Amino acid sequence: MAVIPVSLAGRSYEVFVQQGLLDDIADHAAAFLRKTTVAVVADKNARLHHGERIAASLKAAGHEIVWYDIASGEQSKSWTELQKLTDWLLANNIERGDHVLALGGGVVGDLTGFACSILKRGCGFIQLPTTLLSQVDSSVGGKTAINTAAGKNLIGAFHQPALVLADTATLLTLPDREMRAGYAEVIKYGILGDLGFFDWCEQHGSEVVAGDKAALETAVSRSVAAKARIVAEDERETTGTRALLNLGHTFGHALEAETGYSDRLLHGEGVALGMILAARYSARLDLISAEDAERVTRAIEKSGLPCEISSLGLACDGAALVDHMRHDKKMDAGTLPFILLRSIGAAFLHHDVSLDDVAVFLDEQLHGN
Ligand SMILES: NC(=O)c1ccc[n+]([C@@H]2O[C@H](COP(=O)([O-])OP(=O)(O)OC[C@H]3O[C@@H](n4cnc5c(N)ncnc54)[C@H](O)[C@@H]3O)[C@@H](O)[C@H]2O)c1
Ligand SMILES: O=C(O)C(=O)C[C@@H](O)[C@H](O)[C@H](O)COP(=O)(O)O
Ligand SMILES: [Zn+2]
Repeated sequence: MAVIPVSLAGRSYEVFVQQGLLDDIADHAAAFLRKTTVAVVADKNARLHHGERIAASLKAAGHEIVWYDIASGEQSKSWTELQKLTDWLLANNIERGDHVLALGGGVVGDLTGFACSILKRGCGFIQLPTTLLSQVDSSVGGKTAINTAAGKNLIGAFHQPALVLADTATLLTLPDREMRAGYAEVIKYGILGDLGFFDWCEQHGSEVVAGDKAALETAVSRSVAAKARIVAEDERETTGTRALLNLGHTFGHALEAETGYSDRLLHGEGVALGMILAARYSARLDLISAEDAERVTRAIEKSGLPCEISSLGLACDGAALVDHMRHDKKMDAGTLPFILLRSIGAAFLHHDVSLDDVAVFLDEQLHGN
């Protein structure tokens, strides 16, 4: 089993990565489950496939479970769902010292984490990520949020989990499209900061997406280790280091907003397209070669992710996408820093990008030039 520490002084915790972890959840989480009753907030599909394993382990250890089901999809990261969930947690007498279990992907993790950050000004929670994306990214680092009409993750808090149990066996039931979407956040770590890992992804990405056990465990462990290093250095995204994890997201979140946070474009698909746009825009500014931008595109395309925004059939122009970007949390006194590439494996924050030029670039991309 890989055990990866996230070192944050009084808020430090560990991420366990192994196939079958949920079968022994009562043992792994014992230190945090101080009451007989355990509250589990669960994505409906994750519960359907993996709820029984959790129930069996907790019941054998003398616990009773109260379940709260969350509907699948991005729409659940909303004020309405947040209010319903916090009301339910209050009705179940969750106290500050309790730990709520969040079973599911990034949607359940982000919503539950945010609810726990404000419940009685903060109670504990444990992440039980069941998608590739949530195992490699969203369950680690303490970003929690809901979406609003103005944009993605605009209301939220930093609230670290007490423990993360990434059972890679849960990924065996994940639909192929969701595996591919999660893979976008895996290859992201290579593109932004680790050429060796990018090379590994070029070689083994197809195995990861196909669910190969060894490839998956390597991909999850190396991704979590990369994220843990960055989060330990810049927990609240104040120095610029953590902002690098946003590679592809300025473009990606704008595409998600334009497609209405719907099934038309999953978060990971938006990130994949966004990373390709960031690489191509870096080449447009002569920061990297056109060949390197093409190499990033081919590596992403190889895993079956979308690569061209012209194929999304968007009715908008580049200026409309830039308008979504004006709500980005990285906006600072009217300017928006962009995460661009100096080379594959070396991302940086560019503070002098013209949004008008980005709009022209996006118009070209939307028309397939
Ligand atoms: N907090 C962070 O640092 C962070 C990082 C990356 C992404 N995110 C957020 O995460 C969200 C996306 O997360 P996601 O990609 O996990 O999507 P998701 O939570 O919507 O889950 C994807 C789909 O998989 C299903 N599912 C979950 N586990 C399953 C399983 N084991 N078997 C079968 N089906 C299963 C769900 O029902 C859903 O339909 C976005 O809202 C994004 O903004 C947050
Ligand atoms: O953990 C981070 O920091 C990230 O940026 C990870 C991203 O993959 C994730 O999608 C995050 O929620 C985006 O952050 P946001 O601050 O742009 O909402
Ligand atoms: Zn993301």
